[in-house]
Amino acid sequence: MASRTQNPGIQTPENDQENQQNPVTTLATTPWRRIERLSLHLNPFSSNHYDLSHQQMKMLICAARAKKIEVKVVELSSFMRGKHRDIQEQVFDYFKSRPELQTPLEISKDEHRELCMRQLVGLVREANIRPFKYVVEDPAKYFAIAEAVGSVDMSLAIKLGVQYSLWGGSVLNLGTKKHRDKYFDGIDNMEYPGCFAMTELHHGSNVQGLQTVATFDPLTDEFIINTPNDGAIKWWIGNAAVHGKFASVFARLMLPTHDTKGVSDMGVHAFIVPIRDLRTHKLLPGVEIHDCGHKVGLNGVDNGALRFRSVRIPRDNLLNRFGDVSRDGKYTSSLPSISKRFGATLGELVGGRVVLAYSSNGVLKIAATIAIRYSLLRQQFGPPKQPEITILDYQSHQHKLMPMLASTYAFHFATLHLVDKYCEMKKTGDEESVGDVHALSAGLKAYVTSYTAKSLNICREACGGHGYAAVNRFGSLRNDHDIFQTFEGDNTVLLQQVAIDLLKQYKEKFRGGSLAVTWNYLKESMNTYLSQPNPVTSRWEGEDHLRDPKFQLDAFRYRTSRLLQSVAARLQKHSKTLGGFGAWNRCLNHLLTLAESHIESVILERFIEAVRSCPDEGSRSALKLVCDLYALDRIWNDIGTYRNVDYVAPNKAKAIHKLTEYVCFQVRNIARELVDAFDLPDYVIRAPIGLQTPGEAYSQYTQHVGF
Ligand SMILES: Cc1cc2nc3c(=O)[nH]c(=O)nc-3n(C[C@H](O)[C@H](O)[C@H](O)COP(=O)(O)OP(=O)(O)OC[C@H]3O[C@@H](n4cnc5c(N)ncnc54)[C@H](O)[C@@H]3O)c2cc1C
Repeated sequence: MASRTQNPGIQTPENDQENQQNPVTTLATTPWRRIERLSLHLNPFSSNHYDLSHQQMKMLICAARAKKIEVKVVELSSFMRGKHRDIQEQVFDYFKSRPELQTPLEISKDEHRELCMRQLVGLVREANIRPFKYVVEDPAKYFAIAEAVGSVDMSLAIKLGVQYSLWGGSVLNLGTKKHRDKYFDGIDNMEYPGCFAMTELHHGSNVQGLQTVATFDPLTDEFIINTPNDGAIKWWIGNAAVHGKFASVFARLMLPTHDTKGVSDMGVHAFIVPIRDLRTHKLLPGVEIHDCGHKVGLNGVDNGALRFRSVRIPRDNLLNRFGDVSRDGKYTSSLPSISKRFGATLGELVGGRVVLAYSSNGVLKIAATIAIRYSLLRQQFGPPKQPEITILDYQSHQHKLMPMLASTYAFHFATLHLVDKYCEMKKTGDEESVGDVHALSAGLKAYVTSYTAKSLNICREACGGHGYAAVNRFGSLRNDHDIFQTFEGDNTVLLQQVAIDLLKQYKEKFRGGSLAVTWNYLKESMNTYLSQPNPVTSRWEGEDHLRDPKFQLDAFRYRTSRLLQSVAARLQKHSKTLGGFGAWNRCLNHLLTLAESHIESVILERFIEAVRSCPDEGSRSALKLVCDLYALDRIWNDIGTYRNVDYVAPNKAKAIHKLTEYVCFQVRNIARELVDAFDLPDYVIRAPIGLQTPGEAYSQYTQHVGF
């Protein structure tokens, strides 16, 4: 309790004279003896815990002193800036200039929905930021807008995604010229707010199980849309409850036949169905819509449930890029089978995953910034008769937040890479890159959104009681982001797609086929990594070796290769008795670990490449340190796997642990600069405890409650 009264409140290590004595922050100027003494208290790299020789210990700490990285925030942040930071600034500036469009902390569901609509219409019509144009011309710019509006209100980002990625994207990508000509302008300028109606009450992930039907009526040249039973009610459909005028409805296309069955099922297709009158906004005949109600988060989005009763639409409303019906009821398609058409249809929707992976990391940047800035400001306890220390100087706190900061950096480069690959794929349409982007977007969406969801809880907890105040944002970030793990493909289901892809590559390898670009390493790894671990290198424990990108990447790839090889063998064994489906289920956890391991490798590879290409020396050193933390932390988390196969000998495992904690400690020393380099202005961060000017944090917070 005493510490509470001693706490100077708004003082920070930077501006508090007393705290200039803080042992950790003054490492560079403190005499060696003192460092040694204090390091036992605070430094994870304490010789009490680890049996490094005194000389080694001294060298490392001296190195840390000598290498105290001077991070120039401007240089680092200009390297980090995506190509389209300018448009993000336009978004930020627009909302800064329109404070009445800021979402208040307390707002009813209905008001939130209306505000969200006003935000979107304002952005498009007043700020003249036209997301749909960029969906077509420069998807990377569209993704940048989506990330930026997410920091204003995540409901707005999702409403924007429903309008432009889902409803607009289905018209563009599944339709043909006639659809683009007719709907483009209305979608672009928000005169045609629309929905993407795929999910049904009984089927979400299993899209092939959808039951809504669209039966062709040759007499009137129309399709008749029907919900055959309650299980087929379209559920969770964004923009449906209040604002939508149209929906792209996924339904089984039924063609009349002359046999006893009467109809032939051509598989799932998408159809444009008007749902509300363009002028009066009244529901159209045969369309019944109910509100899905209050949600855990994202209450600015009006999700609804739709039932169709013999709703007639012109034949032209079939989005006919992959399959068409002629006036006389004949079906034509350039693709030979229902499953190929289904694959092509869903393949066109990967943009939604790209945007979620990218925006999820945007959320993580905001949360990590708030938590780290606050942890640098907050002081609790300290050595006897000495000033209190900042909570980020506790080893446990570093352990919670520094690997997370490293992951945020790692995801930044990986998701930018995904955006580039997506844009390239859109340009070339090349088959290899389509497969590549499909697996990469599934894997990164699943991995990044799951990681962010867990981290949001950690950030809240790391800020103690003040993290629980709604004004400090963790509650809304956590609630709004949580569903990122589920929509646009449930994460567990998506990781299985990555595993399927890897197994396909593995099979091809043994048939001598070629491997896709991103997964190229498996080609080598099959030969290099699956031989017995080298008993000499498995004992190497020097810092240079452990920080060598080659060692780190090899370790990641080795793990993936082993998981791949072993799960392939297990699948083969079990399928003899359990069949394909049963064998898959028997090995499911193994398969998910494989997919995650693979994605971690891809992320590391991108991070190493980013370090290599960073032109500014100080920024490069900082990034290298952060990259080392990402790599070593992941290796340490899975050390059991490496030990089990003697890839890492006991002495090396110990050295990895020590170095991980030490690097964590070093990253702590540049944590402020690292979060500042995300370049998120205070009016974007908004949480009083996470503001850039630490002196203002407590005062803004006290003002907020009325002092
Ligand atoms: C807020 C919100 C907005 C949405 N917006 C839209 C929209 O605009 N349009 C639209 O069409 N849909 C929308 N959806 C629906 C969303 O896309 C689905 O919820 C999602 O695809 C998951 O499907 P599901 O809910 O049926 O989950 P399920 O598939 O039933 O999954 C339930 C659980 O089972 C597990 N599971 C399922 N299959 C497997 C498997 N093969 N192996 C292992 N585990 C499995 C999952 O991991 C999950 O934990 C929205 C949903 C929400 C909540």
